Amino acid sequence: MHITFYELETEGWFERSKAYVTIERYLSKNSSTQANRLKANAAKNGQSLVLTMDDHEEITDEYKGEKVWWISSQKPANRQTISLYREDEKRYFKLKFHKKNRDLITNSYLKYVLDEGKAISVKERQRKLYTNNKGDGGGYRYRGGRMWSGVVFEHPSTFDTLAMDPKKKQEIIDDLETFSKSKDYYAKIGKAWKRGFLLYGPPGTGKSSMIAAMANLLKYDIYDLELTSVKDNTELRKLLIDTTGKSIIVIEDIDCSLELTGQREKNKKKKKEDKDKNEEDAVKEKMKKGGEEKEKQSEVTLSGLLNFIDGLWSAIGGERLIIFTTNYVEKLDPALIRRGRMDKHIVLSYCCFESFKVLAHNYLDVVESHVHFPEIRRLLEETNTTPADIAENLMPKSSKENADTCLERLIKALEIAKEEEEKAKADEKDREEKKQVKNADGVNEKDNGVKENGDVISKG
Ligand SMILES: Nc1ncnc2c1ncn2[C@@H]1O[C@H](COP(=O)(O)OP(=O)(O)OP(=O)(O)O)[C@@H](O)[C@H]1O
Ligand SMILES: [Mg+2]
Repeated sequence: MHITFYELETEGWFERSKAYVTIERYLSKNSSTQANRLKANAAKNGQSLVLTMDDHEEITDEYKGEKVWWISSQKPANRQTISLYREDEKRYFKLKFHKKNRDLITNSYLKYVLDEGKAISVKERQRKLYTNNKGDGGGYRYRGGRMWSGVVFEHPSTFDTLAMDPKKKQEIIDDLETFSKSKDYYAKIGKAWKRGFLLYGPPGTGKSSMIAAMANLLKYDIYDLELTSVKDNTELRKLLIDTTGKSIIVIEDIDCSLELTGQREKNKKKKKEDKDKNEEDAVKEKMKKGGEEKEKQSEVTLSGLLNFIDGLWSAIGGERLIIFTTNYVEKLDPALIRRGRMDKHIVLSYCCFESFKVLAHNYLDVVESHVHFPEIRRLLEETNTTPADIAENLMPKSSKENADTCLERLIKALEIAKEEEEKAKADEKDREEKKQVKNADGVNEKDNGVKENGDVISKG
């Protein structure tokens, strides 16, 4: 039996048929080993090549123990008709198989070929990093009809380069891989195929790096959503609809990028005033960075954002991760981060010895048991240092520096950090004590005031 797949759609405009292109991708893996004459097509904007068999070549494939033949061929051009497309390109693939396999081929092999072909093209596509930043005029620049503008995503961070507790790392990798294979499972339990992650921890502990690592692991695109430049809830929904599947939607520093309107806003402000001064400064700094369009207040509300994450619209497209990052998890509204919205909470914290070992291996090729390791281990336990600080110290700054000098520099830096932390703690304690003494004095004075006989008890 034969089945023919033509390159050009026979109806409407002459476009390349999707089935043909997908089959071409699928056959590329067999073609490159079996065919003698190959054809090269550019992929990934010319950065790589897809090799397929040339016309009049034949290759074989096997499915569940049954053999099939694929032939690529060309139909002689019909000189009588006037075609807008080049006439001599009536190419097709012909699939040949035994009659007894009719059911197997039409019911399951063809579906398998299309699925595999699609998977290959997804894996080989050039991944993009998108953002919703507007043009100077304040309106969206519709690039090819889209609200997002994108560049090629080329961040080198992977889970191998990420320093964190190996057990936790493996757990996250397993979680992601299970998710990406669970299309049927999500359908079965009646849940949209998406998963929310909340990454939190102090600045410089690897939140952004982890997002890049996730995208690299799953081969997803990234949509980096800048909430402050979204006008209102409607626009937020439009942006959501305009994303594709196999993607990660990221909202960084969620605590600073969203000014919630209404009552919640007031509460938030009030709470903020009570917070530690340092913390507030850090937030302000970030707000300045993130929300330069402050005057044109974004009217996105909490409920708009909740709808964005798990409303009815969020199910379209499928296979999506939604990731929030924050430095202050306690500032977020509990509704925003409840399980089901943010399914997995990952805390990234100061550098422990296990994380340090990963960094030492990556930056200096130093493996287990270097003479300096015990001391570094002790210092890491006694200080709060971020992986970003450690990484900076480990990086050789000139060709003269080697692993030893870098590790020595790190030890020095850690010792200084330790001293500073101790000093800060001592100062804090001092202040606390002074405060207590002052309070105690206040109480005594009061007591004195109500003494009936007017005796004055000496203070101190
Ligand atoms: N866990 C880590 N593993 C490896 N490198 C790290 C890690 N954490 C930080 N770094 C290094 O420090 C730099 C800053 O890290 P990153 O941007 O991921 O921090 P962040 O947690 O996103 O900080 P912020 O909260 O300020 O956005 C990275 O470029 C990376 O080189
Ligand atoms: Mg970051």
